[in-house]
Amino acid sequence: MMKIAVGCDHVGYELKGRILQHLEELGIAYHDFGTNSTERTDYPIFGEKVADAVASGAYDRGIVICGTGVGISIAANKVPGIRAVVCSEPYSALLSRQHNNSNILGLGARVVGGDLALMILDAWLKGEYEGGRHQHRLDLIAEIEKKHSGK
Ligand SMILES: O=C(CO)[C@H](O)[C@H](O)[C@H](O)COP(=O)(O)O
Repeated sequence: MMKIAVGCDHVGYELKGRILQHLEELGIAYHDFGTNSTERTDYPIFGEKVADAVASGAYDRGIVICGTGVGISIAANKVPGIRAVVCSEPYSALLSRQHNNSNILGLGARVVGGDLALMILDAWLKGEYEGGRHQHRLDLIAEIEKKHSGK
């Protein structure tokens, strides 16, 4: 049973509500790591919370939302083992799973509307990592991460 960690900043708060409702309708377990209002806050805080939850193995995947999805995904990607992607259409979301084994989906609440966000999420949830030729590339990424860790 998949478990998803979800987090957002103040700009992503309303879209997070749509996402959580959709996960409930799909019967997918999740934990909301905040923020829990539209009061201005800082996206790195929530990007790291979700990334830590996924990197620890406590959660299978994560969803992070800010205004563009960019900053909160950058923050999440600073946690070793995280492959966070920002997607504004379903095709990249699907391929990010199939080829990149993405484990966190970033969404931009100022970029995509609620219905499109759910289409992107559905494509991402459906996508399964293909392994094969892609694994060598992911191993190279892991080597880069290791080489630069602690800097
Ligand atoms: O894109 C962002 C960071 O990558 C997000 O839009 C943040 O939500 C944004 O920076 C917040 O901006 P605000 O003017 O402080 O609301």
